[in-house]
Amino acid sequence: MRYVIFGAGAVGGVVGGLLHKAGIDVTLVARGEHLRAIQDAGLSLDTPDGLLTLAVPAVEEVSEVKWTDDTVVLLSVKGQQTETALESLAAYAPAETPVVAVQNGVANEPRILRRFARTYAIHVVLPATFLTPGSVVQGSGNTPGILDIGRFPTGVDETAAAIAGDLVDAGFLSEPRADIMAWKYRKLLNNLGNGINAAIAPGPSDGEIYRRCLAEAETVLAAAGISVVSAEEDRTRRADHITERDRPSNSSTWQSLARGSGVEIDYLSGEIVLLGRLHDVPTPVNEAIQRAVHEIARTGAEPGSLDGAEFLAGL
Ligand SMILES: NC(=O)C1=CN([C@@H]2O[C@H](COP(=O)(O)OP(=O)(O)OC[C@H]3O[C@@H](n4cnc5c(N)ncnc54)[C@H](OP(=O)(O)O)[C@@H]3O)[C@@H](O)[C@H]2O)C=CC1
Ligand SMILES: CC(C)(CO)C(=O)C(=O)O
Repeated sequence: MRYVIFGAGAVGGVVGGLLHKAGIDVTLVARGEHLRAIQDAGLSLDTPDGLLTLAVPAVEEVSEVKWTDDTVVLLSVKGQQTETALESLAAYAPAETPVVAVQNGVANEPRILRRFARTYAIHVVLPATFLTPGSVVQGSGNTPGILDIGRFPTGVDETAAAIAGDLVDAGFLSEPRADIMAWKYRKLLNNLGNGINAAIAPGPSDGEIYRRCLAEAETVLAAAGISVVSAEEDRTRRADHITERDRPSNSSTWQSLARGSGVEIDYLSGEIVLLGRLHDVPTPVNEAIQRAVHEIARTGAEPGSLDGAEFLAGL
């Protein structure tokens, strides 16, 4: 299997870097200063075992990729960047190419399926940081990530099993799972913390804000009749595989704000807001977080700088 990693940032950098290190054929699709840094000096991957410099091939355009029957796309751009990525993939990748959403949220897979019949979903449990061009940081001090995979909307097949096998060879945990979207909905609940981390200064109100976002989301998902794996099943799967390294990392949404590269919040907290509107369930706290993150992106204010108590008082 050959892999095109479309979006070589935090997640794509760690996944692509470790697949390449395992001797698997990888091409990164990147852009701007990040692409130039990788092409000039290799991808710098900060791991608990030391700093790796990996000469991973990197291109700017998918037209530069040599497409073969065994090429798989791992799509690891942010949710708001998916449409543009698919536009260029659909222009050059053969229609039967398997395309895997290695992304948070639950809105990427249906968009991929409109363009590519062989759509797969990965439940991404892989903390990573990308703030400096050319350089990505593995956030877990132990196993780099848990990347269970299934076919979208449900099922598993030989391709899912083969991708899981390659990911395991690269050091990840990965199992094929027929109900992968139920796991991704559980992750969506975890990711309601992303907007809080991106908007609110760390403090005593964080827990209360998250509890209120979560309660809204659980009501919404129940009203919509959506299957979600239990928190207990998720904890059991994670066990103690993913550990924090020396420093706690900020969420991927915080990182986007810090890099000034747009925000995914409409597909995280905003997914709950959308479902709430569709099923007539109020979601005021998720909506306020969504608006706060957009406001920071628009004004360029410091990420994570709002006062939590004031935010709660303003609801
Ligand atoms: N970071 C984390 O810890 C985790 C992230 N996730 C999820 O994984 C997904 C990816 O997140 P993450 O890795 O953090 O995102 P990043 O922003 O770090 O990486 C995405 C990369 O894709 C690039 N990109 C976007 N569009 C294009 C394009 N058209 N051509 C070339 N390059 C492009 C971006 O460039 P540019 O910067 O110029 O926009 C960026 O370098 C998201 O859904 C996120 O929620 C899941 C678990 C953990
Ligand atoms: C690693 C984690 C859970 C942190 O919120 C994440 O998924 C993200 O940053 O997007």
